[in-house]
Amino acid sequence: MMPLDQLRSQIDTIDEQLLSLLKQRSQVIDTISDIKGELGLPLHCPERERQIINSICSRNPTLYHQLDLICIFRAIFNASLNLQLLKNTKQAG
Ligand SMILES: O=C(O)C(=O)C[C@]1(C(=O)O)C=C[C@@H](O)C=C1
Repeated sequence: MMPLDQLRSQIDTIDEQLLSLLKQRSQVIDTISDIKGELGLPLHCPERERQIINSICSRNPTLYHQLDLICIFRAIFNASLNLQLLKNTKQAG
């Protein structure tokens, strides 16, 4: 195999792991959504998002630029918020 093919195969394996972790994260978000619905808590929690971003940025073990890492996590938060909004809208309707 060409070195590029080998590296892409490595990326495919890592992407599978990322997908599995995102699956786990989305399942936890789903449960958080139920709890927030029961307790009437706001779905959006900017303070919690800030805590996570601060914790990640203070370490940034990746080679990615800090701003790009923030964008990745912001996209995850948005997806999580959408998931919670969809679920709560369905339950309310
Ligand atoms: O911790 C929460 O309250 C969540 O809803 C989870 C989460 C996240 O994806 O980490 C999602 C949306 C909130 O704005 C903050 C954090």
